[in-house]
This record gives sequence, C-alpha cells and structure tokens, in this order.
Amino acid sequence: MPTIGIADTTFARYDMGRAAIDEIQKNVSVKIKRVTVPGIKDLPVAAKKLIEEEGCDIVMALGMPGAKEQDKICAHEASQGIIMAQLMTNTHIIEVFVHENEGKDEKELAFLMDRRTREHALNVIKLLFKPEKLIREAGTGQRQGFEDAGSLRS
Ligand SMILES: Cc1nc2c(=O)[nH]c(=O)nc-2n(C[C@H](O)[C@H](O)[C@H](O)CO)c1C
Repeated sequence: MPTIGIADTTFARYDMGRAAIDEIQKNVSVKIKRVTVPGIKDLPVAAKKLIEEEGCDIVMALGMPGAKEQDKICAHEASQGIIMAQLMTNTHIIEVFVHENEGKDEKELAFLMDRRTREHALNVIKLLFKPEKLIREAGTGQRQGFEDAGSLRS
C-alpha cells in the first residue's frame, strides 16, 4: 500500500493537514504519515525525511506565506528548498501554498485554503494511481482553489 506524506505548518491559519488527510481518506486507501513544522522554510527537510526515513511515495507540502514582503521572500526560499528536495529524492513533493492575501477576507481565505488543499490532494491521488487522468486534463487550465481558467480556443 502506498504511503502519502503530509507536511504542514503551525504558521498557517487553517488546518491544511487535516483537510488533505480528510480528502485523501475519502477517496483512497493509503498509509498516511503526517508531520507539522513551525513554518514553510521547515517544509523541505520535513518532506525529505518523510520520503527517505518514512518511505513516503509522494508528499504534500502545505503552507501559508504571510502577507508581508519578508513572507514573500520566505515563500520563494521555501519553494526553492522544496524543488531541491524533489530533485534530491526523485520524488514529487506537491507544494500547496496559499498566500494570506489571496483571500479578500478571512472567510474567503479559509475557503481557499480548504479548496486548494483538497484539489491538490486529488492531484496527488492521480499522480500515484491514475496518471493518465492528468494527461486527459493537459491544457485544460485547471486551477486549485478558485475557478478553473479553462482551455484557450484555437
Ligand atoms: C518571515 C517568515 N514568514 C513565514 C511565512 O510567511 N510563512 C511561514 O509558514 N513561515 C514563515 N516564517 C517561519 C519560517 O518558515 C521558519 O519556520 C523559521 O524560519 C524557522 O526555521 C518566517 C520566518
């Protein structure tokens, strides 16, 4: 049975880990290993450990960059670390970041954090079990959270 790793943060203002696990368990039978770290810059090593020490086949790295300039820099650094961890382990780490200022208010932010997490959890399931479904969605302008952008007409 495959193992999905879930790494999330205490900095985030919504329990993204719980949403991811709930969505995964609603759809497939897998083992889940969860770890929670303080902030997004701690996600790369957490994900790498889930892969190398806990045997995870894929990992979701869940976080909420804050709205300040230093948070945006922090998010860029965290993303680079996550990409590096993917290359070092040859394993997908699906980054799910929701910037605190993406929602117009707290209600919309909570909605977005929940939806984006759940939609990426479905992507993780497709990557693991049904990669051909992603091929069928190629070029369809999928977005996680708000409305899909849709395909361009030729
Ligand atoms: C500036 C900053 N911004 C964020 C953020 O927007 N989101 C987040 O999850 N964490 C932030 N952190 C904390 C760092 O990611 C990290 O937890 C600490 O630097 C300790 O390694 C920091 C330090």
